[in-house]
Amino acid sequence: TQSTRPQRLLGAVQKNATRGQPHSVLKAIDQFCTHTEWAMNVGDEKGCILDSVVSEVNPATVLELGTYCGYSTVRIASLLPPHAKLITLEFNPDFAAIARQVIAWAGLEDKVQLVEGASGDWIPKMKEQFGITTFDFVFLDHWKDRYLPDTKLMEECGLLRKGTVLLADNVICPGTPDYLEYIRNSPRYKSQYFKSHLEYTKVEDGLEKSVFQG
Ligand SMILES: O=C(NC/C=C/[C@H]1OC[C@H](O)[C@@H]1O)c1cc([N+](=O)[O-])cc(O)c1O
Ligand SMILES: [Mg+2]
Repeated sequence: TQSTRPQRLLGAVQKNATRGQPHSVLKAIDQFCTHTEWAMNVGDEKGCILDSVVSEVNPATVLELGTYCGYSTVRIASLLPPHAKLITLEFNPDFAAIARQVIAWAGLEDKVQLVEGASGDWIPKMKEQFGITTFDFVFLDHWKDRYLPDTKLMEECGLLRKGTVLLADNVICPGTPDYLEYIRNSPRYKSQYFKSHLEYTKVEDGLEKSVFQG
């Protein structure tokens, strides 16, 4: 039977990366996606911007929307201080199954809680289910038409505090026009655009960093 792209990506990690070494997992995925098969990971160019924002925030609580194969999960978790927690939501069970194995190969399972299901269902349950008061950092990388409704939902559920940083992938390609319009015109956020390229291509894309003003 045919393998799936996430299965082939996991195979490349198990073949080329060293257990317990997150950077080698990232390198294996980026090499696979550059030379063998494109996949929708944030990638190394936008990944460096992600690294700098995560390092600046030094978050104790992180929410990632859209795990896919766990590339950005590993990238973020590898930068977190001890005892920091990353919750990552993934709708697709097949992607989630692969991501669990990628995160485990990197040795980061103790910092990461992967939750399967729809973000719209889980965001209202974050406090009661995971003992979260507010998130310090949120990485948005899931369905592009869910960025705006889920941001409004996080506001309504009191999951954002003064200074919470939202970082959104793909605001140019595939694009999240309604989210950009809202976040750039809302007095409740201070936003900044980081120009880059769509992972593994020369196509323009970028990350939008937005700080909640409370
Ligand atoms: O759809 C993208 N990501 C969201 C995927 C969302 C969902 O796809 C199925 C699964 O449920 C997952 O949660 C995407 C697409 C491209 N792209 O170039 O098409 C590039 C990216 O960086 C992306 O994050
Ligand atoms: Mg993306």
